[in-house]
Amino acid sequence: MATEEQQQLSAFVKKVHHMLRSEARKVGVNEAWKEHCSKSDILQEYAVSMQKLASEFWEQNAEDGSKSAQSRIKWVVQKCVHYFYEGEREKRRNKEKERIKKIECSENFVEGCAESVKDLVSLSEHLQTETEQLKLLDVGSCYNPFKIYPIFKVVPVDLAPALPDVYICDFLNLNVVENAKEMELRGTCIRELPSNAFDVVVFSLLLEYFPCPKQRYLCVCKAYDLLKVEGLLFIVTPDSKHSTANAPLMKSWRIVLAELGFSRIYYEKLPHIHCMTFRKDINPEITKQWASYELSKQGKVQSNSELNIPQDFQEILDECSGEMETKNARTNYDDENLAQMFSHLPCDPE
Ligand SMILES: C[S@@+](CC[C@H](N)C(=O)[O-])C[C@H]1O[C@@H](n2cnc3c(N)ncnc32)[C@H](O)[C@@H]1O
Repeated sequence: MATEEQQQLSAFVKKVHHMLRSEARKVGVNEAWKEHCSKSDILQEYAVSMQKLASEFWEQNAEDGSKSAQSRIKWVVQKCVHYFYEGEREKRRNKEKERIKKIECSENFVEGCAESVKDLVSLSEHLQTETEQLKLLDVGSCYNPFKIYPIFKVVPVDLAPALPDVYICDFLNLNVVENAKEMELRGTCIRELPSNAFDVVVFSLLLEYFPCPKQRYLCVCKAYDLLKVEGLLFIVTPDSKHSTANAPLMKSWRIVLAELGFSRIYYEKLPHIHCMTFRKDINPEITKQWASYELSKQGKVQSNSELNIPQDFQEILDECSGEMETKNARTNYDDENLAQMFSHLPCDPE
């Protein structure tokens, strides 16, 4: 059972999401985003509410074995240990090498590709021997939940941090710098980061914050550039429905990410969330081929390069006018799904 305080906090978080979506429809996405980022009081209250919800209610309940939902943070940590320290990365690499060999033998193989693939394989084998901490970029970190795990060297960033050790950064406007030598972090803000610098990028409950599917797509493109070859992108997204209810949407995400060169290596539907892990493959052509095969089954050549969530297709009751807005409007999902997620995660569903 969610307490009254928990319900109040989650109601505030939902209201902020709702306001942003509503504004985006009225004045356009870019204008709404600019306006949203200037509301420092609201952003700060959101940060405090979110931190309290996550660290006082959700994590506490996840500790209790009798509750059904699991911690999304622990899920990410467990998968990182499995992949980087328990041999999964090597298994995936070998599998990929086999696939690359098959492609090399096939008629469609593009000449010149073989050398670059070999270079990348030896590069990643070299990286594997490094026993440093994993460099983890936590986007929308809020309260830096990964800092307690010594396997990570965390760079936590947020539009409006709840804690001073989280860097202020609007990820949508972050500049990814190619061929930068060192990652120099000074001050409290981050405006640019080097490409190919991170082992892990985490989007935990981040993407649904954005009112527009193109903004979500921009985020995964940036994650791709920031990750090292064989690095992992974790996406945790809320959904309190049955595991198959939004399966087509999750499949469409998988295809869009495959077109970029990501292969999905872990997936789990927990009671209120989808947990997904995407690997930046050594050779993006393999996942691109898979994506184009899947799209051809749907009679398409290319995806729309968007990451949709259920509320993109639903109607929403405008709180001010009481009127129903249509097309790309939001969201009963917020009232039903997100409401459940924020109220209960990871409490036992009643
Ligand atoms: C629902 S909270 C999730 C917090 C945390 N990741 C977790 O799993 O508990 C979403 C966070 O994303 C942050 N955020 C939203 N847009 C962002 C952006 N463009 N750049 C960085 N952070 C952003 C918000 O400020 C908020 O703290």
